[in-house]
Amino acid sequence: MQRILIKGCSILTMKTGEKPFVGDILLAGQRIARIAPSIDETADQILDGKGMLAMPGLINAHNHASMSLLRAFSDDLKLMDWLDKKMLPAEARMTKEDIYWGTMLGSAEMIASGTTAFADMYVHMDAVAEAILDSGMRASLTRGLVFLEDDGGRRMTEAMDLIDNYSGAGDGRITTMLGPHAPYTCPPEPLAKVVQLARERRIPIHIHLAETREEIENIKTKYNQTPTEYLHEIGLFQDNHVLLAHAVHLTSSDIQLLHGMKGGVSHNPVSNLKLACGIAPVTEMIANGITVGLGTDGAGSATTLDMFAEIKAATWLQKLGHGDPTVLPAEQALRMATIESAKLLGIDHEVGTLEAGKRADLILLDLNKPHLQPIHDLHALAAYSVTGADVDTTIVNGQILMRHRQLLTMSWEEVHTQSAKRAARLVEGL
Ligand SMILES: N[C@@H](CCSC[C@H]1O[C@@H](n2cnc3c(=O)[nH]cnc32)[C@H](O)[C@@H]1O)C(=O)O
Ligand SMILES: [Zn+2]
Repeated sequence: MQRILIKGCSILTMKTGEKPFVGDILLAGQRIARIAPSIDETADQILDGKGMLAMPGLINAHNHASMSLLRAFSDDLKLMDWLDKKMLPAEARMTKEDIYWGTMLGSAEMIASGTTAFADMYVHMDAVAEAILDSGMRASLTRGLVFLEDDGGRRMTEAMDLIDNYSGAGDGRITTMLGPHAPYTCPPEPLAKVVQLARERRIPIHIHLAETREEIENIKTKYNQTPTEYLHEIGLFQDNHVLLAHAVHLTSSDIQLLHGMKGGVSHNPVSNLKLACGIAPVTEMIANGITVGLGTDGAGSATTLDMFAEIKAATWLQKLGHGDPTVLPAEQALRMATIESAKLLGIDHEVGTLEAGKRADLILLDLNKPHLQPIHDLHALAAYSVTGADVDTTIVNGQILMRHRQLLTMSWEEVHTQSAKRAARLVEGL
């Protein structure tokens, strides 16, 4: 079993109430073996942690990784125009190979900015899964289901094939969910069927909810309900583990409906800011016992998959929205990007904090930089000063995916060439 010893780093375990300290971390195989002020044991590889901050790898709870191919292609549009006029036509051209290289591009960015796991909803998910097996990342994968043009039969078959073929693959790095896309693309009958199937087979669900005012109006016109009421009436929150993306526009009675739900909400503040969706009621949801993690959404809208940008945006938006800088402090924002997101993916028993027995998913941040000195409060520094570019080393399941900013599981040159070529073809004439 490969043993890696990280010596003399500052450590944020993200365990509740645990103060930062300086120490050593021993990894054995896929897991964390020990964390202590000093560990004198032999190892196959010793990483010098001096001047570094170790923390759990960040977990991106809502992404469409292959949309990295559509980064900075179509911006400054309304969500529905962006989706209908730009994204869907470009996506219609995507082949399996495009999706593979798009996911590799997204993975390269995530690994390089400290993300070790993500939840993804897209198409050709077998290609996404193959990219994850190759990149070494951890992911919860979902075939997006829309039921507008047809009965969605082909999509359902693909969704179940993904679940049957890839759940647990890559030494448990891949998990799966069922992904009805959103209330406005899933009418009651097929949605109820998906919910029923998910309940019977105990499969978690990943769905977009209440992202824009247009969605609220649209669902009100169709069903005379809020999107949350619509999902509640179908029984989504009774027994299923549900990952809700966005949840920007919730009434206080919507929040009551979500109280006690299994799973929770991926808050995606950069995407919400950029598309002018609104400020999600994060503080209110947390006060009502709802788990809130953090995600980016696809790079097609967010334009970046840097979770450190989401941490900043999440806390700043709550402070601004409440006119109160004490709201959503640094440590809580970091928890949202780690252990709270892990809960949403249903993997908090394995990752999300640094502790012996958990999977070895962690990052080393290089603090030897002007914008990261001096060191007073490591939580504040990590939340407010660090950017993704400060990540020096990224480890998933005990495997080093990036060391001194060199990607080790892929050839960046190849990812660069493939993604540039394919992206150009996807957007030609659009
Ligand atoms: N369009 C696919 C199924 C959906 S996959 C996930 C979809 O989510 C879309 N998407 C990405 N970001 C957002 C968002 O913020 N809100 C709603 N949809 C999004 C994305 O363009 C992609 O089409 C099909 O016809 O089979
Ligand atoms: Zn999305």
